[in-house]
Amino acid sequence: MSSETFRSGYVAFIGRPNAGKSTLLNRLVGEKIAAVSNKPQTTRHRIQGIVTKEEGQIVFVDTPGVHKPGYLLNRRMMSAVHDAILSVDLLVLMRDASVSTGNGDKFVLELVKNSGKQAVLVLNKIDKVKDKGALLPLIEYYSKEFDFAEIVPVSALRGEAIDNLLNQIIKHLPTGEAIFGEDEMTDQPIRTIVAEMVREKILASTGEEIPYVTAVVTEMFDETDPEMPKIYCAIYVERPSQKKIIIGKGGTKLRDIGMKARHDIENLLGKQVFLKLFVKVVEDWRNLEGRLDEIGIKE
Ligand SMILES: Nc1nc2c(ncn2[C@@H]2O[C@H](COP(=O)(O)OP(=O)(O)OP(=O)(O)O)[C@@H](O)[C@H]2O)c(=O)[nH]1
Repeated sequence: MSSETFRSGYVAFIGRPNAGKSTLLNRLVGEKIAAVSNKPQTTRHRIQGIVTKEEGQIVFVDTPGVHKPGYLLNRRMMSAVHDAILSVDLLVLMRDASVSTGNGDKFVLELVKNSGKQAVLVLNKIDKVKDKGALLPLIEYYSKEFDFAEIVPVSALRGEAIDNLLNQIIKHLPTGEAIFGEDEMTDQPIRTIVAEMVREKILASTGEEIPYVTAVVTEMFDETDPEMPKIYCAIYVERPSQKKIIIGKGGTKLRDIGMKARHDIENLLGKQVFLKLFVKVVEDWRNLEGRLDEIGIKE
């Protein structure tokens, strides 16, 4: 494809928690870089995934779930959503098509309407919708509310219609040269990606009470031995009782989390790593500015 027709730009996902943004990003980029879990509010970093095709390059900015501000942490997450919206060329509104429209969906729709940006509507989880005819009223509703550039039903989980979605997105980006090199998939520091992977394993193996009180920081990434980097991650919790939950009986849970995270990290880096996890109790870390800065959650 000639350079005059190559398109490139920034694209942000917005949607309610649990819509499947991280799952779709992982699908599109083809590597596990965003934390995925079945518990809402797992995405705390604006992780970028980069897809380069013959027709163009898309730089994805993943945003945290849109929700009502509460803790300082949540307020920062909301401002991250607004920043992401202002800095992109195209929005992708992700909607879980298997559930009925609620106030949260209307709130997200308002964000799109007020953004002044063009947007693609993605109706996700169509594998859960037995009667595909049931999608029609949803499509009608959204079309009436906003002039979406495209409406694309997908199943992020099964990887259905993903390539079509990439093409539909590229079509609406400005013409221009690639923003990143072809081999790059993310501009997030490797430390952040590693921490996200550890966090994902914690969420997958602990109960409801843990996700919101946990943060992971990569404290050291030692490449003295380039064949086998040594990685030290701190897991923040708020109370000793939460530390006990994460460590598990005889340390079994933490070992399991470490083994699974190490597996993913080794896959990503293509080499063996030494991974050490520590659990630290820091009371009320979610409201401490210094801790939020250290963890990388920016204003
Ligand atoms: N059945 C089905 N489940 C899906 C699909 N896409 C995502 N899920 C599930 O929905 C849950 C939430 O997915 P995530 O990708 O973590 O959602 P998110 O929108 O990034 O959530 P936040 O990080 O909270 O904003 C997970 O359990 C996924 O496996 C899909 O196409 N079909």
